[in-house]
Amino acid sequence: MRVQSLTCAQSLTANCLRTGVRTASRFPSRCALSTVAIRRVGYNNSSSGGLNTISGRIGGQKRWQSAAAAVLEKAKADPSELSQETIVENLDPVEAARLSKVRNIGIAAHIDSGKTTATERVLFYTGRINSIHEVRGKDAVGAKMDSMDLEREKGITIQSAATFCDWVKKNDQGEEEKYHINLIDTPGHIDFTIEVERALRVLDGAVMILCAVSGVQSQTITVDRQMRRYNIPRISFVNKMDRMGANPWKAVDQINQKLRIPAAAIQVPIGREDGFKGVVDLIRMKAIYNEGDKGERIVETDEIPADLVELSKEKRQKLIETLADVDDEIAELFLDETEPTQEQIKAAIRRATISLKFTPVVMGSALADKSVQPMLDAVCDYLPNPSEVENMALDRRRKEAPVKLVSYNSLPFVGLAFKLEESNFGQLTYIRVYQGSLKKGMNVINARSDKKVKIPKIVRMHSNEMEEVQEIGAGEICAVFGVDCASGDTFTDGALGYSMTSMFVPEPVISLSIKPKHTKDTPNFSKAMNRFQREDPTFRVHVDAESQETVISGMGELHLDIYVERMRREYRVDCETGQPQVAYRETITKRANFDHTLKKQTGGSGDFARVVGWMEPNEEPSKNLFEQQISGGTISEKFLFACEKGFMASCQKGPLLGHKVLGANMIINDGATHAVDSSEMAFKNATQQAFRKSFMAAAPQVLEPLMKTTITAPNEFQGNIVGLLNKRNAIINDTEIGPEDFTLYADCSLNSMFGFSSQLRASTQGKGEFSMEFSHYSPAPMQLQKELIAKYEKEQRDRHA
Ligand SMILES: Nc1nc2c(ncn2[C@@H]2O[C@H](COP(=O)(O)OP(=O)(O)OP(=O)(O)O)[C@@H](O)[C@H]2O)c(=O)[nH]1
Repeated sequence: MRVQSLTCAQSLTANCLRTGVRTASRFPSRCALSTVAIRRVGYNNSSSGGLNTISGRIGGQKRWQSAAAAVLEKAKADPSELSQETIVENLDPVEAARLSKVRNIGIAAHIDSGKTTATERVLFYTGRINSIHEVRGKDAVGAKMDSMDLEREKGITIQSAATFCDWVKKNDQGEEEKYHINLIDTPGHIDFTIEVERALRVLDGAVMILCAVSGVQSQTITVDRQMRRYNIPRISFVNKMDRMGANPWKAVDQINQKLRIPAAAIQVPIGREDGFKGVVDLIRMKAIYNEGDKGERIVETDEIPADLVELSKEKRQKLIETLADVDDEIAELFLDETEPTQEQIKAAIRRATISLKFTPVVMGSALADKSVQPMLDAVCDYLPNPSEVENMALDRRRKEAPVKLVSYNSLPFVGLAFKLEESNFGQLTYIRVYQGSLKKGMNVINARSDKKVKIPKIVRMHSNEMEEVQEIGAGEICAVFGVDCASGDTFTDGALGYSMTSMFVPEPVISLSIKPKHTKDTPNFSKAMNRFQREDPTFRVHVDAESQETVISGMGELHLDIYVERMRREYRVDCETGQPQVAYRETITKRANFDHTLKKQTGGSGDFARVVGWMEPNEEPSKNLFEQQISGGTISEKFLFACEKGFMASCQKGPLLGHKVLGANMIINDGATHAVDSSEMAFKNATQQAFRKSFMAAAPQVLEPLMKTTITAPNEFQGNIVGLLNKRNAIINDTEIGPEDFTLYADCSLNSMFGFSSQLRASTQGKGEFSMEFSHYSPAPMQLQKELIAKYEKEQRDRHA
């Protein structure tokens, strides 16, 4: 075949040739080196599959062992001295082969795209479950991964659930290869976004599911942003090909245009809607069908249906062209007018996917049990194994110098606790092992607290069930019992002072007051609050000092509703809740000096503290800072510490509305102490009073949360939606108009978005969708500020009347 349209690829390659730059794939040298390592000892891939450490057990490895021993000893003592390549080059070939067959993947998508339904098929086809149950299915059992009653009833995923399975696939030589897949099904709703964040933080790749009818939806755009944040390579699965109006090409175009990732289908559907039967594999040019009750048998044939031969050629060509734009090797073949081989195409897809330059698109229908297995093959073929992903830690013993972690069992252990969950047997901590291996009974050190803990029990999770194991190798995911820690803590075996950065935790934007209806339920209420807070960093609880009300904060109304409901179901506590409130913030906009003396003389010993200094806006609007610049010891260290405490307490409850303070600095540079009457309490109180006075003198402002809002709807409703947004004083940042739908990106204040979903539904005949994500705090309109302040002052007066 002669390649016709070369324009983009030609120009790219010509450019590369001119400048001498090659588009580097992510870890080309490492992959090449590990292959060399495997070949050197004549290791046969197909004998892999054991998941525990097996290094050094095979006799034929003597040569490797002696060559590697020195490197490994050095790596154990100080791996930061060695490059990743040096270690991988010397990797135990058995270990390298084990890793090459591990995939840690997440499934993420817009609400209701079929993540849970697809995961159910994956578990069935890999033999993890014996029968398939549907989300909201008639049998009332519910899907395996929606294990919570509430999830099964509402048909939505609330918590991400982890599982694992083994997938046996044929390689290009027709030999069977077993892959071990750790899989996390994540919720689609934005209110549970922390579940997606923490899953993506520890996964190596993802399957992004799209609906064949709706294509890229508002939440797909959020998920895309999250995947970019953690550099997650992905394959795209266009699901629901059995639905009326299914059109995979629209989804492919939208991935290219809306998400701006080069994407091309590697399959063509055989039939559509009711008549969807299977797919044509464009790389091998074979038709693939599912047979059996649940589509469990895959039948492959060289006979592509006659009406699809031309389309398949055209789409194959499109795939090659798209690859040529992102991959040098294919681009060079283009220049030589040589058709790439199957192996070359597959290798290019893999390179480009792992280096985040491309996403291959597969298609099927999870509900109709069609073409899920080829999606699993694509996971194995194109998503990276743990050793192909760069994971970094900070070496606390070397001024936080960044160090690479190497997925290798024999190195010192480093793992990250990414999720906590209360189970019937105590706290369950999910850990991703990045380096070394984790063994039952081992002592590990929490890098944050420096506390030593023993690992009493290690399990692999299968939704809400677990399987005990003795050891977990590098690059794997497990859960441990009896480890007291916080979500995001790093564990090491003590040999290294490494610490990993945690995931991005968005700020809660909505609060409501809550209390148990019956006082007898208070102990259970507190228990539930403690547990939910520990498990979910976006769920916060505090007691308002004045009203004594418990206030819960979270990512949205649904988020808080779910916790209220869980309290009722899991703890049998009925609660009364107040109206949802926006989490405002307070800040200052100019400098104000203070010289404040607290003096009380009521017979006996009195109170005395004088603080002098100023308040000013912090350059970083999200931070507060306390600084002392005392010279001459006018205030002792002990009392300065009390001043800092006073500052922190004041930041928790601003003078304008009683909301948190952001972006304020307080500097104390002078003061006075009385030999008898001064105390820590006096300095704390004096600081709080000075804070209040100078805050009010520093042109204070109320800030409100602005939300990155994405709205998609059919084109005919564009005018209606712009009208709705104008009424809400939204700032429209961009609009993309497609052939049928448009997508609008706007910044809207959260306050103006209450009730938006029903208005959107009404003005788009139910066809519009939106998703919101916290963006930043911005000054609230003057009128709103005045109203809020007046309301707060009235509440204060009433309370003290
Ligand atoms: N027609 C059709 N319906 C599907 C398909 N896959 C899933 N569904 C249906 O779509 C609905 C949502 O499916 P889920 O699997 O719960 O989707 P999800 O993405 O996990 O949902 P959330 O986690 O709540 O965001 C259910 O009613 C499924 O039966 C499919 O391939 N075809």
